Amino acid sequence: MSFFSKLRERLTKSSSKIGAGLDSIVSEGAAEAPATAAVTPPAAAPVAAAPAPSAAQAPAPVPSPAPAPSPAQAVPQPAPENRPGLMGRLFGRTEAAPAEPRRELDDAMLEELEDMLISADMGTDTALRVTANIAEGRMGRRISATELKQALADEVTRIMTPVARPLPLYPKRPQVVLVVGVNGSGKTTTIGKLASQLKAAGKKVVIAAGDTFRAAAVEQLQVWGQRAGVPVMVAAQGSDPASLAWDAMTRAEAEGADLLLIDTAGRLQNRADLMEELAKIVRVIRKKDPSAPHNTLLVLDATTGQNALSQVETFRKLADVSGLVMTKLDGTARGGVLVALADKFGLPIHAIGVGEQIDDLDAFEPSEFARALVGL
Ligand SMILES: Nc1nc2c(ncn2[C@@H]2O[C@H](COP(=O)(O)OP(=O)(O)OP(=O)(O)O)[C@@H](O)[C@H]2O)c(=O)[nH]1
Repeated sequence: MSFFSKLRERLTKSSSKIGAGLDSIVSEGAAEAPATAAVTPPAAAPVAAAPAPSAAQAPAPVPSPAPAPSPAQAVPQPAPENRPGLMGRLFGRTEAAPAEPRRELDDAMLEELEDMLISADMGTDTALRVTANIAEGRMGRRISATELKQALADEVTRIMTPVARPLPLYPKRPQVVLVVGVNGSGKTTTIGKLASQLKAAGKKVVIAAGDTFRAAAVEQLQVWGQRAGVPVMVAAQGSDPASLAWDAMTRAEAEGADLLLIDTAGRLQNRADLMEELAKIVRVIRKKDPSAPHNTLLVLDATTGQNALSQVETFRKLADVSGLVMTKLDGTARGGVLVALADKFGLPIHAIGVGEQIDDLDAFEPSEFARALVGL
């Protein structure tokens, strides 16, 4: 299965939330329209007078250009019989596609859109900006849910495109990649997936199990190392992670490894200790290579929603975060947080995790993500 059909399939919870939200904003508003029309003089009802949308005005593909529905028609009616009339049959026309409900884009609709985007974890600032951009040039026009989804997908793509950047690979050997993030965010799994991909690309990789306090974390990393076919350096439980990092650097250099991936602890409960631990790892590896670490990857769990934003803020204070990996995008309705992250921090999104298997880590592709997110 191609990645994007996988992504689409796995982002169903996000897309069904946002897609269904957009559908209901348009159809409920369209359903309310007749009551307004009944008390409003025709001249003051631009909705009723609106001409059929031209192809240029209606970029979304509507299978057969139906005449603009009147407000009353805008409510999706069960077709009495979904087959063409006599003339249609005579001239070989097939089924008439039911017209999509349309709703005039006004302040009330924008407010509903904004609320829906906030509830989909896009964050208030991003939701406001996105909504304002969608309004531009569309106010007063009657738009369908498909057009609204397309407009939102365009906005999301525009925000995400600058941050969609794969992990940069440098000629420097070993390229040191420090992996940070709270416990459970998916660091170990991501390191395993990344190691496997890098190895498949012909790179020689060494992993260092820097969370020396948790035996289970070390064991898990060893399992991932075996799966990926990559050596994992471990140290005695409770020993200094910085000295493990030193040993790992020594081995990576001696073996001519292309990359050294260093796992770290994620205990945010004691921030000062964690900060000192990370700082010490960096100090030690810089004695061997002043330009290291070459990347500091922050692994974030998409299911934490808005919490991911505060994790970025915290880890940027603890370490010089150079890029993000967002895990668990499968099976969450909180994919919108990625848009907020991109909009707020502009940090590169190197990869996304869409499952627990070794090949479930993929490059981030903005327009496909946007379409999957809005349910197109
Ligand atoms: N569905 C899904 N699960 C994931 C993904 N990435 C990681 N996980 C799961 O999330 C859980 C935590 O992942 P770990 O890799 O152990 O996270 P960690 O940050 O290393 O956590 P500690 O080992 O506690 O430090 C595991 O059960 C993983 O299988 C993903 O992209 N999708």
